Amino acid sequence: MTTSGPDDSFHVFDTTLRDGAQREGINLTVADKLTIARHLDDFGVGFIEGGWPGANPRDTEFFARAKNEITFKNAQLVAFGATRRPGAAAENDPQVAALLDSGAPVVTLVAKSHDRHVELALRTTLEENVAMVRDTVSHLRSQGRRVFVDCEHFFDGYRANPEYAKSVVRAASEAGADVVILCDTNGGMLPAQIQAVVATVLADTGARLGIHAQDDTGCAVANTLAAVDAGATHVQCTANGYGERVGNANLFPVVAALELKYGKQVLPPGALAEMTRISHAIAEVVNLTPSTHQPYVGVSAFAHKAGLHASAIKVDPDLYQHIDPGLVGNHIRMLVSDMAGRASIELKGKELGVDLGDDRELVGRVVERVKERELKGYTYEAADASFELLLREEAEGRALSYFRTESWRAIVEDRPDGTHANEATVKLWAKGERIVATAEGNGPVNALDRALRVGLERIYPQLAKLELVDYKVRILEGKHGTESTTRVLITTGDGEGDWSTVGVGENVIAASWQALEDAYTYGLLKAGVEPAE
Ligand SMILES: CC(=O)SCCNC(=O)CCNC(=O)[C@H](O)C(C)(C)COP(=O)(O)OP(=O)(O)OC[C@H]1O[C@@H](n2cnc3c(N)ncnc32)[C@H](O)[C@@H]1OP(=O)(O)O
Ligand SMILES: CC(=O)C(=O)O
Repeated sequence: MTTSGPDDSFHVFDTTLRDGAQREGINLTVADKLTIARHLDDFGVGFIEGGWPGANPRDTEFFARAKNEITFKNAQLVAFGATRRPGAAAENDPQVAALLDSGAPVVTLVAKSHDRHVELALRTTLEENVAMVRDTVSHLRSQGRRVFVDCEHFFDGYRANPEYAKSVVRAASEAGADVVILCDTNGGMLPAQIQAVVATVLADTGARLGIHAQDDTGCAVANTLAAVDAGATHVQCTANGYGERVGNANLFPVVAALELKYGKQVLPPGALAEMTRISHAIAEVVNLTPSTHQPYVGVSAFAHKAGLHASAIKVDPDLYQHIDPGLVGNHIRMLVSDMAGRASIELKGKELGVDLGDDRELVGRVVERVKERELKGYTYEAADASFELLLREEAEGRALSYFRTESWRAIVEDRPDGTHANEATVKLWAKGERIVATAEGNGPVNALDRALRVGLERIYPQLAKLELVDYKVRILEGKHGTESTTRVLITTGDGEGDWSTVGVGENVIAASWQALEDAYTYGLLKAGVEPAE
C-alpha cells in the first residue's frame, strides 16, 4: 500500500453540479448549487465542476456568485464547455469567451475523439476536429487557465479507430492540457476493457490520463478503479452517482476505495469520516431520498439481519463487515426479524440499552415471540420501537403500560354533498381514571389519533410534542386459504428523533390502533415518564 498526500499527483474531480445536474428529476437553483459546492469543498474534493457558463443563465450566475460568496478551502472551481466551433477562431468563439469570463481558474473542454461523432455530430473533418482541440486548449492556456480535456466517447472511438482517438489525446496534451480524460460516455464498457485501453493509451501517448465513467452497465465505480489500476491519476465522479441517464461513477465509494483499499490519501485528514453526513446532506439539497442501500453511506450499509451473522459479529464485528463503519461516518445496526437468532437479540438489546444479562431463557423467549409474530405479519426490522416494547415486556415480565384501552370506535359518515365526516371515540383508563374522548379528523385514523391525544394529554402533557410523521399500509396475502391481513407502520417524532411502530389486524383501523398505542407508549417511555398501570 502506498500513501500520498491530497496533492496534485492525484485528482478527485467532482462533476455533481454539471453532469450530476443532467439527471432526470434534478433541477438545481443557483442557491442549491452554491450549497452543494460548499459541501463538496468541506469534503475535500480537489475540483468542483460548476456547470457550463454561457449555456444557460443559471450556470453563468453560479460562477459569478461562487467567486464572491465561497472561499474554497480545498477545491478549485472548474468551468465546463466545448471546443471552438468548426471553421472559427477560438479567440472569436463566444462560448469559449464565456468560459474565460466565468473567472474559473480551471476549464474542462469536451472534445470529440470518435471519428463517427466528428463526421455525424460535428459535421466536420477529422483534421479540423483535432485543430479545434489544439486551438482551444492553446487559447485557454495563453489566457492563464489550467485545462483538462474530456474526450467524449473515447472508448467506443478507440474501438472504431484507435489511431484517431489517440491523435486527439496527443493534440490536447501537446497543446498544454494538464489531464486528458478518457470518457465512457455511453457507459457500455466493462472493467477489463477500460483497464486494457487506459494502459495502452498511457504507454502510447505519455499524456496524463483521467477517467469519466457513466454507469449504464452498473460498472462505473469498478471502471473508475480499473482505470486507476492502469495508471489514471484523475477520477471524475458525482455525489451519490447522480448523472445523465442512470448516472456516473459515485464519488463516495470511489474515494472510500482509494483511501481505505488503495491506501491513497486523496482527501484532507478526517474528511472521510464526514462522508455519510455529506452524502445525505447533498441528497437533501437535490431533493432525492438518500438510497438506503448505497455502499458505505446507506443506512443499510452496515445493517445486519441474519442470525448467523449476528452471532459472529458478537465476537468480532469485522467478521461480517469489510470496514469499520465509523471510518466513513456510518454505524452498525442490528435488525430483528424472523431471521434473528439469540445473538441478534442480545446485540439489539445492547444497542437499545436493555439489559438482558446472560439470561438464555429470556433471549430464547424473545426469539420465539418475534418469529411467531412475524409469521402473523408483524415486521420488527422496520419497527424498532415496537420491538423495544416487546423486549422490555419480556425482560420485565409485564407490558409497559401508561394507559389501558376499554374500547375505541371510528365512524365515517358519507354526506349527501359527497364529503365525508370522520369521528372517533376512545374509552381509556389512565392513573385510575376513566377517560372518554371524541375527536374529528381528516380520516378515521387521524380521528382516532386525535381522540387518543385529547384523552391523554391532560394526564401526560409530554404527548403535546408528538407528531405523526409517516403512515404506511400494506395488505398481506392470506396463506393456505386464510383471510388477508393488514399491516400498518407508523413513524412518530418528538422534534428530537423519530421512532416506528407496527400493528397488524383484520382491518386497517384495527392495525392502525395497535401501531398508535405502541407509538404513544414508546413516546412516553422516551420522555422518561414512569409507567402508571
Ligand atoms: C457528454 C456530455 O454530457 S457533454 C455535456 C452536455 N451538456 C449539455 O448539453 C448541457 C448544456 N447544453 C446546452 O445548453 C446547449 O446544448 C448548448 C448551449 C451547449 C448548445 O446549444 P445549441 O447551439 O442550441 O445547439 P445544440 O444543443 O443542438 O448542440 C449542437 C451543437 O453543438 C455542437 N457540438 C457538439 N459537440 C461539440 C463539441 N464537442 N465541440 C464543439 N461543438 C460541439 C454541434 O456540432 C452542434 O453545432 P451546430 O448547432 O453548429 O450544428
Ligand atoms: C464529458 C461527459 O460527461 C461524458 O463524456 O460523459
